[in-house]
Amino acid sequence: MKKKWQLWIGGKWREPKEYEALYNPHTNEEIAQIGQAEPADAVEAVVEAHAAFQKFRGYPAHARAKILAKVATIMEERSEELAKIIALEAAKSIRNAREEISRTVQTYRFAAEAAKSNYGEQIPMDAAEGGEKRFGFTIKTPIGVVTAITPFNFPFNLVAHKVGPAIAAGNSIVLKPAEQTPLSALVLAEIFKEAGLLDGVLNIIPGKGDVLSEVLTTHPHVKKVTFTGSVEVGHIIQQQAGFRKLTLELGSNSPFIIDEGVDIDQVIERSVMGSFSFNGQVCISIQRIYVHQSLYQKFVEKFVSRTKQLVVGSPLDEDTNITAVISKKSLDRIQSWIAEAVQEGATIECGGKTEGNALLPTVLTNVNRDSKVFRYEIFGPVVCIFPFDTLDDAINDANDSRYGLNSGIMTPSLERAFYAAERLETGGVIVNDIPTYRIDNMPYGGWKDSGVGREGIKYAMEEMMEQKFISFKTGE
Ligand SMILES: NC(=O)c1ccc[n+]([C@@H]2O[C@H](COP(=O)([O-])OP(=O)(O)OC[C@H]3O[C@@H](n4cnc5c(N)ncnc54)[C@H](O)[C@@H]3O)[C@@H](O)[C@H]2O)c1
Ligand SMILES: O=C[C@H](O)CS(=O)(=O)O
Repeated sequence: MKKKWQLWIGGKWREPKEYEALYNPHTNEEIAQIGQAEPADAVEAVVEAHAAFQKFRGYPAHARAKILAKVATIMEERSEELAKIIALEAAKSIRNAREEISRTVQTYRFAAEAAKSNYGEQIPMDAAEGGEKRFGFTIKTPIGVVTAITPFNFPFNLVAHKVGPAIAAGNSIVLKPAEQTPLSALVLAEIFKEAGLLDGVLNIIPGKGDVLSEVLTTHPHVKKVTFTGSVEVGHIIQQQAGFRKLTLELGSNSPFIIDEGVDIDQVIERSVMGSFSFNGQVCISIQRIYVHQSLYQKFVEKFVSRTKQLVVGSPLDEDTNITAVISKKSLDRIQSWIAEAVQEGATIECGGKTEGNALLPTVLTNVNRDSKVFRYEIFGPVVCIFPFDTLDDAINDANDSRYGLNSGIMTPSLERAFYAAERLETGGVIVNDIPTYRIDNMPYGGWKDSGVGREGIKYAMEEMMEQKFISFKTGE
């Protein structure tokens, strides 16, 4: 029998009614038995979080910062073990998994710093007639119970982007991790306990999203819902959460523009990496590359040639680039979208075939703009390349999307870089690098269907606090 993981509620392990087996996506072997929370468990977790918040809200900022800094240190010390958890349950290549842990350590360190930088503002009251002899200022107070629902693809770092700012702000939190990656969340129970976190401030309840989301989005104690995942589920959560504060970090199909005059040899490696890192299962993975007509043929040739060198293999092998996609269901969907695109006119330049549970990195050209691989988020190792004539054409094409998370443009012209940066309809524009670029203290979030709100620790923290204006009358 594999190790059984219970639910972490109120600082204790609780026996669930049921367990489900967790499988390694690469080997199909069972890794562990995961306790499945039911709505009643979610209610208990919210109630415990609410009780803990009454005490935790009084903790000084330096104490919260110390806990978060300790978490970062423990994770750094255990980094190899934690990276292996991601490799096992998400089939992320071990090198990418190590990068994720290293970023997660930084994310908690940013949260520790942010805990000590919660500033309000002084309001110039006498700027208004009737404001004389008054002193006004704002304070920001923790909001209370935050619920977090997270995806499988960055199971440590995207959890850190919710748990870190929630604790930095003085809130308590109930975390429902993705079904595919519960271990990366459950291991946090012992890490936060060792770091000295008050029992009940962090509760971890693996289980099915559709079973738990009603409690997590509508319980009266829940003051803030933060979700990262697909647009489809984001819409459901938005409907349920009503007037509650809400952050939605959703999907995308990131465009990357390669302008005339760019030295192609300088961009191939980054373009391939941005398209196929973690099999394209990255929300800011490059899905559409627009290459200036003058460079198009050469670019496709070199891009395909480099893509064919990517190593498909076990996540635990040091040389592996491409691994199993997260599930058979996902693999089948990606393949069906490719087949449909081909029927609608696309050419497969390479890939399109499977190897075990992996899909060979796939490059498509001549893609019809109505095909799903263009219109929707593929979330797999597939990229479409298009030629363009004018920069306006490329920008218009890039904007022809329901999504708007990150975009990227490579150009030797400063003027054209600014021109594009102002016009691209995305939450982030990455100039002279791929849209897949993210560091953990930058404001991060989407336009259009890619979401609502921003993460990036201090930005997420703002959305996990209430602002209060206070006015003092200081004389007659
Ligand atoms: N913008 C970002 O920062 C960002 C980051 C990572 C991933 N993503 C997006 O996440 C998606 C991939 O992750 P995924 O497959 O885990 O996404 P998903 O939407 O399938 O699942 C995300 C979470 O939602 C839960 N869930 C599923 N159905 C639910 C329901 N009906 N109600 C409430 N919760 C429910 C799941 O259990 C999981 O915890 C992609 O679309 C990707 O772009 C976005
Ligand atoms: O999958 C989307 C993530 O936000 C990508 S990153 O790890 O934050 O770069």
